[in-house]
Amino acid sequence: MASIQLRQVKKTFGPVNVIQGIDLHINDGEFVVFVGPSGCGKSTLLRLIAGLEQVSAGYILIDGNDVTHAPPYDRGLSMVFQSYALYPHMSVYDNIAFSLRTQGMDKGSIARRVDEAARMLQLGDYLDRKPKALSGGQRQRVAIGRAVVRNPSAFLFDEPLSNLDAALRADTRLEIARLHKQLGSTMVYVTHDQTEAMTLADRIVVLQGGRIMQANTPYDLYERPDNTFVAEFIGSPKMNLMACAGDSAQHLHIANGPTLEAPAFHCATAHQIGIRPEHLSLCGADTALLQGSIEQIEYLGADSCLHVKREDGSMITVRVAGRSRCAPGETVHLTAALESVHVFDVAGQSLRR
Ligand SMILES: Nc1ncnc2c1ncn2[C@@H]1O[C@H](COP(=O)(O)OP(=O)(O)OP(=O)(O)O)[C@@H](O)[C@H]1O
Repeated sequence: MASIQLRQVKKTFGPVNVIQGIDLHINDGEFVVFVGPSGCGKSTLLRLIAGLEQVSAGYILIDGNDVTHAPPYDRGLSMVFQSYALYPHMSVYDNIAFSLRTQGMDKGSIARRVDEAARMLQLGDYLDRKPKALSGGQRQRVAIGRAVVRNPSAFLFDEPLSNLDAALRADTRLEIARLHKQLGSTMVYVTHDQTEAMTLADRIVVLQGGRIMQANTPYDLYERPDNTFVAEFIGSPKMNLMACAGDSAQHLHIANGPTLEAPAFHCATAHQIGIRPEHLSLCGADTALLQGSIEQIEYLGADSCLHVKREDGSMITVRVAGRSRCAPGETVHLTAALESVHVFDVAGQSLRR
């Protein structure tokens, strides 16, 4: 197990600054997930930690030791790739044992480690098979097993579940969570998938343009986003943002809506309010924060999304439980508890006190 520290890490590819000065301390045993839009630098950052790319500036420390210029094999890390990267001509056993054999470990110790990993990952029945005779989920478990037997100080996962279908993804996600609990290892994980990020992470790092927009627990990112980027990126359907103005007497004036008293925010520089779709609910006209007419209803089974057009033409999304009794074209009035309202300034920064 190990801590991983990034200090002012930068990476350029030719003229392009892909990683723009990242400071991050990953604690021993922590599960950290990197998320962000395509091209934000998630994989590059993971590959810099692995030593598969060289930093252009800054330092990387593992357990306090400077490994900035150390080759991958000297960092004590194991990486699991989206593509599994198994040897097709070798059995599952030999794939898992491969790195131990190259280290010169004795046969008995190898057998013990492979058996233990196979038991942990429920691969015991498949040890004699070749990768092509396995499902995608089983192949990824072999790739994880190969990482586990090396007893690394930390695991690095690069979108390991992306090639799996939805059901296998959910199962393998649970296995990774179990593995983390069982091994207590430091894990750094890149994904596009919000559910993976929210369910696996002790801490999510949201990246945009090679910078950290916010690094915090799933709960805090969801409940207390620092900026509109994180507010819109975390949560699906995304948070509704609407124009507002504020004053120094703690009032928020919602465009085409009422004025609220909002002592929890620095209201004077308010520019937008944010309300998540699930925090809006239907109400009577006298208590409404917002109103509009329903353009479309999406029925999702457990809940429905109402897409509502406001008087100024802007769209907002409302999530209601089960099947909505509303109909397209209907005018609806909406309210939200003040505790669920977010307020941002013109630069998109949260104005929470
Ligand atoms: N070897 C390379 N040479 C030049 N540019 C690169 C190289 N590797 C990555 N890039 C660029 O760096 C940026 C970040 O890439 P990276 O793969 O880290 O993004 P990502 O956030 O993981 O994206 P995705 O979610 O699409 O996989 C992209 O614009 C990419 O084109």
